[in-house]
Amino acid sequence: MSVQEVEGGRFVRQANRFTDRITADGSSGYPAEPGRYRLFVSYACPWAQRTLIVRRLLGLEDAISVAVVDPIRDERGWRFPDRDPVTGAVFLSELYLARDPSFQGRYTVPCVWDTETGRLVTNDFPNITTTFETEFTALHRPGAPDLYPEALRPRIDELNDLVYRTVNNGVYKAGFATSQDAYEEAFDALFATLDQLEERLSTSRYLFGDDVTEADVRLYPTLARFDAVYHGHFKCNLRRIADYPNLWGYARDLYSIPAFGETTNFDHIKRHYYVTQRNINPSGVVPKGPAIDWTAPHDRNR
Ligand SMILES: N[C@@H](CCC(=O)N[C@@H](CS)C(=O)NCC(=O)O)C(=O)O
Repeated sequence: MSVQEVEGGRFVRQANRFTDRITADGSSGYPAEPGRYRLFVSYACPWAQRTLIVRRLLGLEDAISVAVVDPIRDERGWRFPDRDPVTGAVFLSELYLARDPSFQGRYTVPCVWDTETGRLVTNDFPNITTTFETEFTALHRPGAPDLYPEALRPRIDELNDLVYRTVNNGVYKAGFATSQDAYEEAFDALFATLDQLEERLSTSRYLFGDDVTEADVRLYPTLARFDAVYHGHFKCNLRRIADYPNLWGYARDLYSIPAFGETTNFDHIKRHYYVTQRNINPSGVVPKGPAIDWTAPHDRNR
């Protein structure tokens, strides 16, 4: 986290720098072809987990390869536990600087690399999942869900916007605030939205009825990290997710789906936030708890 990202005590996320698009018809210069693209992720990163969930739900594992970075990051940015066998990179920065030697921003995950041209295509995280959903349809597994149904898109986009501002990014705004006002503003907005979602999930299994959509994919990674990290480390401690009957049941319901559960790595999540973010946790000590049972039965399929 660089200092420039806190303005007047408020956390401001950097704009995504590379925004080329992969398209089904190849009109963008990046056709959606099997085996061509490599997705770079951290299991710790909520924005990256979205892309892993969607890749798995849609059965794109063979079409799009994945490289996972080490959860601990220093001032050189993300690095691979071993040299990435496809690109030969040791640090993620090498991919960014290959694309633009003058790049001065943060080297972020998730990002997508084109093995054909040897170029970084995009680090524009909101568009990576929707690209998998809408441009890779020819490569989806038979019977893959429609995570972004055309008729629901305006409503999904509207909810995603609120969830992004107040929940997904809201926890960061609370955690990285360096003024009391900025922290409390983010805190209040976060819990107001969680209360609203708790109510919504009292009558609906998922955010848009009985089928998982892009809205659930975006909310889940924040819920998965909440009690283990955001509640303490980011001071989002009015309530835990485990204190909300519907949100907690919903989170466990999603966790029981392999695309969600098997992409949730609590070890990487905890070590990344507590060890890497020394501005908030100078000792780097990682808490042992909390004891929460993600596999406890839920009654969401009632
Ligand atoms: N691309 C977005 C979101 C992705 C993002 O923030 N990823 C984090 C991990 S959760 C990251 O890679 N940070 C690298 C760094 O701060 O050096 C951004 O630039 O803010």
